[in-house]
Amino acid sequence: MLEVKDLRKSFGAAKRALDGVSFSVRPGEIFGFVGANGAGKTTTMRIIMGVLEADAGEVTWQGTPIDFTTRRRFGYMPEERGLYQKMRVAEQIEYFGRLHGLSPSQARKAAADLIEQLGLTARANDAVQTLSLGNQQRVQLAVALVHDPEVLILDEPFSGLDPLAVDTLAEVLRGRALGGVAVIFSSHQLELVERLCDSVGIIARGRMVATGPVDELRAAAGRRLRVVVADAGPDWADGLPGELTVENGRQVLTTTTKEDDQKILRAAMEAGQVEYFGSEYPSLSEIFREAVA
Ligand SMILES: Nc1ncnc2c1ncn2[C@@H]1O[C@H](COP(=O)(O)OP(=O)(O)OP(=O)(O)O)[C@@H](O)[C@H]1O
Repeated sequence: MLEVKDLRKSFGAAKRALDGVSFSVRPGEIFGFVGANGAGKTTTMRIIMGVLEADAGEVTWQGTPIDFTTRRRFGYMPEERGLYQKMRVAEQIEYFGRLHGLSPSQARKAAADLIEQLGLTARANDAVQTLSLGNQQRVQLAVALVHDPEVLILDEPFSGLDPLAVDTLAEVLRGRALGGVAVIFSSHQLELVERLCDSVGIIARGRMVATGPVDELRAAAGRRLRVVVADAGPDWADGLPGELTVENGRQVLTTTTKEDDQKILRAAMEAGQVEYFGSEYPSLSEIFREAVA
């Protein structure tokens, strides 16, 4: 298990970036790390990878504090992507494989497999600088995966990818997790995180405000009533409990109240056409908004 225990980090006297960050990720688990800009995700991942030193706290893998040797068995996709722009794609992936201790033939084989899996076959002999940003990102991922790491730490691996590339990458991560890899990735794409992850951690201002399987977080937040009304005036819900938003031109009332549901239904029917009336658990996106508010 990868355990992150009570990490603290300040940049100078005034800037406290991490204020007690703890979570754990089991082998085979995909952990989505979410939080607003500046919440502390990159700082946490840099500390796990030894790029930054924590002021306090500890990171262990399989019960042992991680050091240089352990980290060689980790794969990392840093926020500041680091590829050699003039090197060809296949050459680059092989090169990183060699840096991680693979033999020339192992590196060649691993690079060829990843090039195929990540849909880079047509670009294998092109210099990285001639690739689109999305394709460079695929190469960056290949570099993180080439040595068959036990742990994957990926800083916003999905940002800037087209929907098909998102699916490819999600499949690759699922495959690695099925093979027993502990996967941590940060993302602002909450629907994707909800779909892909076994568990999530929500960080706000340097503190973890929620961690656990998405289903458990949703169940803990409780069911809420959701009413969607078309053609209603903006003040139809005045005096009713809950929060009113507009989605695709429809008025949407969301409330945790259980007592007033019939009253709300009557008001909605009088106000316009009721397109949906039901109780459901909140999405990760709603949980996130409430947790970081
Ligand atoms: N080298 C640094 N010097 C000073 N402050 C820093 C440094 N690195 C990070 N910070 C600050 O630490 C806080 C956490 O930043 P971090 O990059 O970890 O956030 P993040 O959650 O990854 O954000 P984003 O989603 O925008 O990538 C921010 O307030 C940031 O300004």
